[in-house]
Amino acid sequence: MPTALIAIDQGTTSTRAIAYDAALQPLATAQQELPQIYPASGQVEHDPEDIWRATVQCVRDVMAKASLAANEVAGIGITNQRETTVIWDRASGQPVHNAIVWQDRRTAAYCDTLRAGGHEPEITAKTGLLIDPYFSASKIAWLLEHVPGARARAEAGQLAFGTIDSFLLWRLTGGKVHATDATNAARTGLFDIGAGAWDADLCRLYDVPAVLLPEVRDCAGKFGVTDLFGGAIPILGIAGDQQAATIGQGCFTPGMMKSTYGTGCFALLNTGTQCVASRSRMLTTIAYQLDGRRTYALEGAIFVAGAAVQWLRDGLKIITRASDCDALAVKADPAERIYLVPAFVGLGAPHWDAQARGALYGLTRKTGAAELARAALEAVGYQTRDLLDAMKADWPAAQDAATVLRVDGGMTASDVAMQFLADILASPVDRPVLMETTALGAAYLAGRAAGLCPDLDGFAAQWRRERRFMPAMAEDLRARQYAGWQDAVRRTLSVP
Ligand SMILES: Nc1ncnc2c1ncn2[C@@H]1O[C@H](COP(=O)(O)OP(=O)(O)O)[C@@H](O)[C@H]1O
Ligand SMILES: O=P(O)(O)OC[C@H](O)CO
Repeated sequence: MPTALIAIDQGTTSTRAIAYDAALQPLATAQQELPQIYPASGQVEHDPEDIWRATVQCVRDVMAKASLAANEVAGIGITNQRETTVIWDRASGQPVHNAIVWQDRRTAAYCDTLRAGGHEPEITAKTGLLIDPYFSASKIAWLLEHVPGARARAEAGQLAFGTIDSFLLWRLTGGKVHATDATNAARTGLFDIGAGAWDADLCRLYDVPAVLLPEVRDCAGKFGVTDLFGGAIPILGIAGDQQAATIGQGCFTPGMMKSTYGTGCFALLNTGTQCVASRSRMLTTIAYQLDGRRTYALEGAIFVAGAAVQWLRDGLKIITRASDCDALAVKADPAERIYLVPAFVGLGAPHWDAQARGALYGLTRKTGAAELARAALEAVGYQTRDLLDAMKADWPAAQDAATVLRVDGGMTASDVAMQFLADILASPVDRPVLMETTALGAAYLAGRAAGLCPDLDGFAAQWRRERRFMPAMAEDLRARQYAGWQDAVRRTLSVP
């Protein structure tokens, strides 16, 4: 009986495959960088063929490294950058255009028009999202409008839309399966997350023919079979990357929360079977759908987390490696109170201010590189506090829940950032042993469908902490520092 599992993690900047044994211990990893295409200011594309080639290569590499034959692999789980939009020809499998990446802002004016038309309340009520270029719907509308002949071909049923999971599934199954999972569907802006179905009114609003859309399934189950790796391997799991990380972190109980600190930061709070509507401009989303039952989450997205450290390294050149940031930050003068509001590409939740730009406050003649480094690390703590406060306002149950925050992502290597996070949240912060939580979540979904892995409780019990950061800041200092941050953000907003 096959016992290995393979997770494909197709992210914004790289594609990874990780092989696991049946106990979900990693066996081998393969990774390829993904070229970024910037056709114009505010536009970000990926070549779907780059994504496809890297995916196939990573799976081949990881099988070779772990000495796995196809008949030893019980299943593949796919997890992916969300919202990124591909449209392809059903007959040839060829994309009609590059993928439009989640960060792409080309549909901002179109979104403004929709908002001015008063459509946001209906969209939010059904999808849990806002009107923003971030989500797939306006990107699909743009492709149908701008690719010659695309609308007619779409209406004739010749084209297929998918987020990256769906495109990979189509290719892996040789064009046999056009499907996605509920977590990815929930990020398109066309999916009614309460009803668990594509919404005909929203499709009309964005002028998207229903025939373009994939079938939506549970996150774990038989999606299809690929025979590209030396034998038949079933594809048994799919989830968007932030939802897969929520699963990988074992956040299955309402009130549990994870936050991933990579380039940006995405925090998801499990709200159980309650689809909590946000009054503070957080997103409501599907955390996972298993056995036909949906579990919901509140989500906060911050666009710049580790990217602020990259700016210190590549822009200001005050550090040579991201890992130098801590050593510099601890030299900062505690009396110097510097705030960096890293609105380099606007501000995400809960402000959603696309026009805001970054700012530094509190500079004196004594401000130096160390204070800047500390401010960059502290900025993620302050922004996470903004998200948590908004979520608590949206869902009072969050206040009573065990408010330990589980963290992952490259930036959690910074002990200084994690300690400050615990201090400013006044909550413990837990860093797990297995940091590749996104891939782990996808592998678990596949392993669950294969009958190899335990149920959610059993899997959650396997989660292991590497380190807990306990809050150690005096309450009055915390209050003063956070008030200073809120003041800095107020001054940074494009419309204060
Ligand atoms: N020791 C560190 N201290 C602070 N930031 C770090 C450290 N190591 C990595 N980072 C930051 O983490 C980010 C990379 O994390 P990763 O999870 O790989 O991101 P992504 O998946 O978005 O590419 C980078 O922005 C980098 O600046
Ligand atoms: O690929 P990542 O890790 O940058 O995640 C991207 C998110 O899914 C976008 O919503």
